[in-house]
Amino acid sequence: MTCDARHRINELSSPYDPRSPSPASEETPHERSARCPAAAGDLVRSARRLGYTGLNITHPCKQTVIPHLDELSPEAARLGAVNTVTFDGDRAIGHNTDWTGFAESFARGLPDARTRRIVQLGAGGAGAAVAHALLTLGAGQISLIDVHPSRAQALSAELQRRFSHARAHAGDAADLKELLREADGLVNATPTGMVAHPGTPVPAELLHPGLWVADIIYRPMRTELLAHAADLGCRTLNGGGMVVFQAAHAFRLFTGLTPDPERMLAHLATLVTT
Ligand SMILES: NC(=O)c1ccc[n+]([C@@H]2O[C@H](COP(=O)([O-])OP(=O)(O)OC[C@H]3O[C@@H](n4cnc5c(N)ncnc54)[C@H](O)[C@@H]3O)[C@@H](O)[C@H]2O)c1
Ligand SMILES: O=C(O)[C@]1(O)C[C@@H](O)[C@@H](O)[C@H](O)C1
Repeated sequence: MTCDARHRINELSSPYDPRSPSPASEETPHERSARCPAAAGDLVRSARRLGYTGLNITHPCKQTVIPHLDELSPEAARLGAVNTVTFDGDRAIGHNTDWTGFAESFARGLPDARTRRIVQLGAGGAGAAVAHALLTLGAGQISLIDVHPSRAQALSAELQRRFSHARAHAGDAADLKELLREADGLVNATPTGMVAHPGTPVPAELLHPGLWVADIIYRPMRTELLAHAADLGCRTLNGGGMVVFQAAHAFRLFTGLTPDPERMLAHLATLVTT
């Protein structure tokens, strides 16, 4: 449920906090993102009342929406994050298709990649889904690094509990060079590299041709990190597959129909051209 979707529902039903100091259209992005988490429950209730079949949820509401739901799929409960809500009569049910979306994209885009040791940057909502997908697909060990070390530690403890102690650990940014030297692959699950947050989370000199490099950012498709990696001859995977497959899986939950991912991938390529 994006803030934009929220605005649309707001226009239709005006269920929103009447004490809000400024109309939604005048909010700064900062005010909007601060208001979104608190508003998640109102939005879910409004959407149900208006007859919506379901919603997609995005940052920063993937966790805060949970207390407003009646039920979670087993995987959404394990991950503690919801990106898709469906309505079944009066019940709002939370699902997570981010992890299945990444798993399908990875299996398809890097089918025979070695996954003995993986370094993952970013232990936020998407990072939790990506690490769960990689370990479910059989990765040996994931080292998690986040600019907020407590997030990497919390996610690693959660993964150790869910999988096994040896398969996840919180790494230190100072050890990145060493970790990458030993790794088969690198995943970027941080916002660094997005159009709005340009740059690369890993200096180019730490990459080496033996690594595969995946980025879950899809705007742009070719992030600075992927460009450096491709220049070195690394195999790369962009975020387009994850965004298409998470959407395809959500569409199946909404409609019971299986969409054509090839058509979706082709359409995405016309929408995101860089
Ligand atoms: N392709 C897809 O379908 C898809 C799905 C979900 C999210 N995303 C993208 O993934 C990115 C992350 O989304 P999120 O919801 O997890 O955000 P989030 O804010 O929940 O988590 C991002 C994490 O990255 C950390 N971080 C930021 N910069 C860092 C750096 N340079 N090095 C190490 N850690 C760093 C932050 O501290 C935070 O913990 C966004 O760009 C989002 O658009 C893509
Ligand atoms: O691009 C993202 O950040 C999204 O979080 C991706 C996916 O989880 C969608 O279901 C969300 O609506 C948006």
